[in-house]
Amino acid sequence: MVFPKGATEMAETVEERELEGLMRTAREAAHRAYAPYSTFRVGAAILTENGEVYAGCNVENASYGLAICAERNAATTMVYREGPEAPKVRLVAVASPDAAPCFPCGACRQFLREFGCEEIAVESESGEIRRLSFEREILPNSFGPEAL
Ligand SMILES: O=c1ccn([C@H]2C[C@H](O)[C@@H](CO)O2)c(=O)[nH]1
Ligand SMILES: [Zn+2]
Repeated sequence: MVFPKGATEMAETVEERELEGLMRTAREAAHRAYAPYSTFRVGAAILTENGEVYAGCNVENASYGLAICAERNAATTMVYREGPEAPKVRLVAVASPDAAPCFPCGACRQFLREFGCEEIAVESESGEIRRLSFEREILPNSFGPEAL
């Protein structure tokens, strides 16, 4: 994915109401988390450029390092459902009842970069939704498939 200057501004804006719905899906996903070790529950909801939504929660393991984050879980579900020609990721909403705001970890940022993610939305403690440009605020100067 090439990120020309101002690409985020040029992209069609996801309306507030759609974003609220996506965040609700992320919140619901967080309540399905399997997180007995950290007790830190996270949910993520991906909105694709085609308007499809894929959600995921974090899944931990007795071998602690094998935990998978909600964001990557949602992304692998997207690929499974869509096939190898997975669509571009328009926006990913991330929610946690255990911490706010919950920003995606570095591994998830790179994982979502693969699918051209344009925006991340997180919730503040007061429930206000904050939108972040992926290119400018989440993973600037990133490495991607075009480099290979
Ligand atoms: O954005 C985040 C941050 C953390 N976690 C998970 C990983 C682990 O299961 C738990 C504590 O780090 O939260 C996510 O799923 N997404
Ligand atoms: Zn992560």
